[in-house]
Amino acid sequence: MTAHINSKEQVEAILDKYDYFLFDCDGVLWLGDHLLPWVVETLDLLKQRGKSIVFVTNNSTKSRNDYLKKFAKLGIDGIKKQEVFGSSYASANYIDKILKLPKEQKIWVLGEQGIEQELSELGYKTIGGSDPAYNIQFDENHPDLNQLDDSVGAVIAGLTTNVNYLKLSITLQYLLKNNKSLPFIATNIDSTFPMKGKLMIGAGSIIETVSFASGRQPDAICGKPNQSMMDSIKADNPPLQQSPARGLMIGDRLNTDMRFGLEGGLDTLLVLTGIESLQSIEQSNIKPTYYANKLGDFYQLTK
Ligand SMILES: O=C(O)[C@H](O)[C@H](O)COP(=O)(O)O
Ligand SMILES: [Mg+2]
Repeated sequence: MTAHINSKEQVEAILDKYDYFLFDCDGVLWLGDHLLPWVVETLDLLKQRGKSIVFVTNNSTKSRNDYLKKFAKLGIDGIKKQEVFGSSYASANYIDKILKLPKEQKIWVLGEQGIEQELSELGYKTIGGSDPAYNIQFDENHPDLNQLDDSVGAVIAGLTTNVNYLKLSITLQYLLKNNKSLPFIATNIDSTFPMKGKLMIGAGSIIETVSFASGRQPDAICGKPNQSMMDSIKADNPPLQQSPARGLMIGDRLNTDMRFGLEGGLDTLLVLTGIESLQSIEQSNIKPTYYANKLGDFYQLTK
């Protein structure tokens, strides 16, 4: 049964029980660039109590460095790069360490600068992505459609708010190339993206377009609930590795955040400021340990 966090005693009990607090970002800390109420105060409270804080986001539009800037801009201070895990970072690591793609090979990106920056940090060259040369009206004679770059060795796809028919069509050509043999990496497959008061198209819905057209499913989906980021977090935090029950995963989506926490052996807290509602909890076979109306309740209930 999922317990509703609505008392000071419950918050204090949670603060005693857990040492590691893993936070999803979109729908928990903020909606777009709109910081949710009492988030800064809640994070400060955890730091005052000596808790370890880690951020785990499926949003691949930003790199870890970009997130450090966003945290600072929103008044969330003192966050270190190694405390931020994003699906763009997880995907770049997959290409480098699991796929072992040679660095001479380029990567076609359907996505934004977060993916490009993380791949570039590992020494890869990318094409597509945020290159403004592709933000144009569709033309069936576009050179990239008719002469694919033979040095492209993989396709990566993630969230982009700058999707167009040309980018989708070039992505499709790479996915069909050489009898559909190029590796197809998805950063995450969230169906929707929470903004203030409405749901927007998520990475998964964009990726589904080229998936359906090519008849291919991604060879790897690197974001939550994939445990690769959890494994990295545990490797950086041995006590959490030894006792995952000392960790609490806080998110707004059942099939990514709550599954990610559950499968990592952590307890879970769902907040209702993003994707899910009380009804979706009741209808789901994924049952969080707790739920709260918003993250900021943690701070408000201790006052
Ligand atoms: O569409 C997406 O990619 C996701 O909705 C979004 O990026 C989720 O980010 P998170 O909630 O994991 O921070
Ligand atoms: Mg979220």
